[in-house]
Amino acid sequence: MALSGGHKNRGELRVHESLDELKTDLADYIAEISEASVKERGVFAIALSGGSLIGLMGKLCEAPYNKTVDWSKWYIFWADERVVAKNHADSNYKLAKDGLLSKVPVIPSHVHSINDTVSAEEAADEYEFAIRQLVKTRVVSVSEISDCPKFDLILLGLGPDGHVASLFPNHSALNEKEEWVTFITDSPNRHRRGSHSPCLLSILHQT
Ligand SMILES: O=C1O[C@H](COP(=O)(O)O)[C@@H](O)[C@H](O)[C@H]1O
Repeated sequence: MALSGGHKNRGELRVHESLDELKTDLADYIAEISEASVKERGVFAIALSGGSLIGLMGKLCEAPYNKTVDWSKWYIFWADERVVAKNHADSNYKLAKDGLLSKVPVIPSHVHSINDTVSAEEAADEYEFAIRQLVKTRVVSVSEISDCPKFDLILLGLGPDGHVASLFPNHSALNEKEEWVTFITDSPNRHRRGSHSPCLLSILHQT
């Protein structure tokens, strides 16, 4: 298990001896970046993935993090979502809601999930619009070197086939240069999906 991309130590790779050690280090890491962002900007904008990530974040629901993290300053986004209803077992929103968001005092209006009642394309357009509004109000920062939003933290998994968020190796969605949020309808593992575009994911490497 490894954590990469340090807040202060850019490009850091951490290898852990056990899952428990990884979970503790991940909770510490998120709490530290949350604290620094709230101190600097007054808010913390985090983008979550699905998959194994939420289970690995479980310690945040426990002491001391559940009391020490300033949950009221959290703004929550998704790096990707499957085109299923929010109560579907495959929904990344449901995963986060059940495993984290229902267990900590986040403000419901700060939870920016992807619309599950429209097509993948419409949901991507709508999500980009929502992020653009939040960039205007500085809830989400903007990159100094590109016209892209800059989240305080984006947490990504890596699928066995090398996919990150809903971006699959060699898929044409990787060539998207304009949109902040893109979508695919030919996912190799069955779900139509929405995802932050490569432009936005690339920001991860700049922070
Ligand atoms: O399908 C997905 O898979 C990736 C990777 O999942 P993991 O279980 O290998 O961590 C996940 O990050 C993404 O959000 C999800 O839609």
